Amino acid sequence: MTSTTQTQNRPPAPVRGATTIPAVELAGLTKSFGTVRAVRGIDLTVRPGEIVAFLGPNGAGKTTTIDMMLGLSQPDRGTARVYGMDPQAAVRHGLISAVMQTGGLLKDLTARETLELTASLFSDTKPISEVMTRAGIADIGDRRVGKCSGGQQQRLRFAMALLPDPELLVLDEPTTGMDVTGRRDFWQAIRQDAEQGRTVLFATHYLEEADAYADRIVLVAHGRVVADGTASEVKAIVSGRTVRATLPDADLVALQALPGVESVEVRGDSVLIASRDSDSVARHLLTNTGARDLEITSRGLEDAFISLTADPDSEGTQS
Ligand SMILES: Nc1ncnc2c1ncn2[C@@H]1O[C@H](COP(=O)(O)OP(=O)(O)OP(=O)(O)O)[C@@H](O)[C@H]1O
Repeated sequence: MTSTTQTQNRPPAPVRGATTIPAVELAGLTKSFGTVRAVRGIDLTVRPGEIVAFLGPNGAGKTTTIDMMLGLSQPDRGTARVYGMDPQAAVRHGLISAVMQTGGLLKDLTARETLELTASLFSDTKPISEVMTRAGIADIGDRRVGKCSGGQQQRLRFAMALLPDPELLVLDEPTTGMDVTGRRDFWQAIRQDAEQGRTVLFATHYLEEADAYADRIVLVAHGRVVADGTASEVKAIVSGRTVRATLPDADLVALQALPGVESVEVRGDSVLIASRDSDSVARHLLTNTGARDLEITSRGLEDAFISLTADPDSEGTQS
């Protein structure tokens, strides 16, 4: 994608991490496709040097937002700025580059030939050997793209995106379909590269990826930002704990009526009670019921994700 865009008249590069201009500034961004309101007013500021996960379930509006951030589509309302510029200008200046899930590779070329061809479209790029090393593909330069694994192809796309040495790297669900090792190696390469101060924004629906690799999580659902903060801050929005106990024939109505109880779920012989007052729940279970094997756990990112991305008014993405 940006790898096919010619870089001309590049302005003096901002000193990485030292500029005060936001890397990304989205204000009131809105986009519909017919009756589908894909993005419903997203405000987001990303500071230089941040690693931000754009986390949300399928259909949340991540790709639609990223497309507008890259200047690939225009918002119906609102604005998208990248380093203070119109996104298309930022792409032309080589300030932003993207790694998309699919496309952009020719199977019969080798990895190095792919990079040489891409570099020939730019007026000024980083050396090919350097981007290959950074992307962790220095040893597969002579391998044909068609013979590379999915993970290696994504690292090749990453190397292509690094050619213009962008300030901001945007990745749209870059590890979909990769196995565990492929995902780990891919993120290791991204993290190592980001240590130089590059700003990274990646879309994902993998909670563990957001938790492990981002400094900040922007949780989106139904075209809106529903939470924004560090992984612990997002988890803390959903306060309370889950109490689990073995309790066949649990009286669900009585449990639901206990103070602070948010939800009660039965799984086989067990009951799971999400509560802001786990002590009261535990006391009730031990004194008034035959519950045994009690476990009390803090609620994690998954609970936050489920609770914050639930459709609040069943309006879905349709207007
Ligand atoms: N070109 C299009 N035409 C019609 N509807 C679209 C189009 N692009 C996206 N949508 C719809 O807009 C909504 C948001 O889609 P989007 O691809 O932005 O979500 P996403 O968060 O990236 O999802 P995923 O994780 O599945 O990729 C969805 O309901 C989707 O079906």
